[in-house]
Amino acid sequence: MSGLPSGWEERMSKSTGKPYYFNRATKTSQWEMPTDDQVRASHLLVKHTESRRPSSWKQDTITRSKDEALEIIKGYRGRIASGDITLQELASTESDCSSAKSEGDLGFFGPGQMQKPFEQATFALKIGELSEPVFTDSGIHLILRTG
Ligand SMILES: Cn1nc(-c2ccccc2)cc1C(=O)N[C@H](Cc1nc2ccccc2[nH]1)C(=O)O
Repeated sequence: MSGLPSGWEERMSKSTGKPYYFNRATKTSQWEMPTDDQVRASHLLVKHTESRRPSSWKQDTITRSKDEALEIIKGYRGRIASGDITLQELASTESDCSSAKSEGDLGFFGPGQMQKPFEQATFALKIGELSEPVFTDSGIHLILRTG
């Protein structure tokens, strides 16, 4: 891909006079020219009492258990897989992530930007494919890879 992936900038090393690359999101730098290994995904998050932040735009204090959250996510997955409703429609009203306001769309992201289980699950999906339930410190997700 021509040019630098979004969020990166080329800098000049004063000591070696060689260019290096700085990622504004992770505040990390590297000598290698970054490749654009970005993916795009939408997701639906159901939080539970063990979530890192057991609160959301929907509910000030999340009181459901992890087991209850998994049953809810499995029900949502069945409805999406059967074509009854889209992930985006369901995320808009049901996701405990603030991305609900963008139908669950997280935009493009590359390695090192999202929690590892989420990143690994998304990179393993083909475009258009829906994940199985994915567990992160935030809760339980359904992921649809869109780009
Ligand atoms: C990663 N991210 N993007 C948005 C977002 C995107 C588009 C529009 C508005 C918010 C919100 C978040 C976020 O971390 N939200 C957290 C929940 C959460 N944890 C995640 C872990 C991995 C991927 C998405 C995730 N979302 C929250 O609201 O408590």
